[in-house]
Amino acid sequence: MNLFVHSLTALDASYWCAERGLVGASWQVDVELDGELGEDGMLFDFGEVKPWAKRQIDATLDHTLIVPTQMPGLSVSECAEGLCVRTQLPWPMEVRAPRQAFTLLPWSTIEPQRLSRYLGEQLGKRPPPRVGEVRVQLREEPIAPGFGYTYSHGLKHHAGNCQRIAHGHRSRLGIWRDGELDEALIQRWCARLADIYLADRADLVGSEEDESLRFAYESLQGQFRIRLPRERVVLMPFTTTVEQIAHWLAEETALAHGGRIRVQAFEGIGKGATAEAKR
Ligand SMILES: Nc1nc2c(c(=O)[nH]1)N=C([C@H](O)[C@H](O)COP(=O)(O)OP(=O)(O)OP(=O)(O)O)CN2
Repeated sequence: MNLFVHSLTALDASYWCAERGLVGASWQVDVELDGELGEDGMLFDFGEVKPWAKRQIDATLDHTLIVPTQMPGLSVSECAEGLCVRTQLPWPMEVRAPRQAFTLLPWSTIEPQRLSRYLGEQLGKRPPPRVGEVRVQLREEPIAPGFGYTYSHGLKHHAGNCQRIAHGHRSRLGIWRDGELDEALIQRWCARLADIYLADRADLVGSEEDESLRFAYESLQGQFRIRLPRERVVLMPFTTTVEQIAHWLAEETALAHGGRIRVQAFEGIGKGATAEAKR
């Protein structure tokens, strides 16, 4: 017997890519279970599938930096913070953070199909009673090319896993100017925020004129540090919650283009914030 739950949860993470660098990602998680029916006529109560799977997804890939450890130019070593990941291609980055902030995979690239199989294997290690095999499908939300933005960030004040300094999201963006959807503005911002690191200026260590920018903070899970080229960073004058991102986008857009601007910024799939500004 086969049981499935589509869109069981969303998985938000960042991964390192030899072509794109630090990529913010969000996937819908579809889960399938194979096994035997119990006396109650069920394989596994739907009410229990979700918490069972979500608990394990949250404890593995979710909100981590997914690192392909076999990629040329990439190194992983121990450090005072926990682990230090250094990259070279396509640009140099260093992240130091507690171990739980990373998922290390002995691969040369991160591909959603392989990641889906990996997650299925992880869930299958502790299957519910009567369940033999677990399969997972990671699915991107359909977003027209040029109309989504893919950033990474960390929220030092967050009590949960969002405090991790390099996790990310792939999100829709909507911008209206004087009540009309403005596709050109959306595409311009999505291009600017593609594979970008959004940082709170308050976390900057050193000068923002440096070629490499360094950010550091301490949160409940430990010490976090990241260093990356200035051109891969957008500095914001506040913490990078989606409310502040929407507010910042609305203000910047109104300042540059005038009019009444409304921004709907998603953080991952199906949730976000709306902000307005007028000049
Ligand atoms: N009001 C806000 N709440 C949260 C924000 C935010 O910007 N505004 N941001 C975060 C984190 O950045 C986090 O990455 C969001 O992840 P999310 O998937 O929502 O977190 P959860 O794991 O708690 O939720 P799911 O049920 O797994 O979707 C957190 N909160």
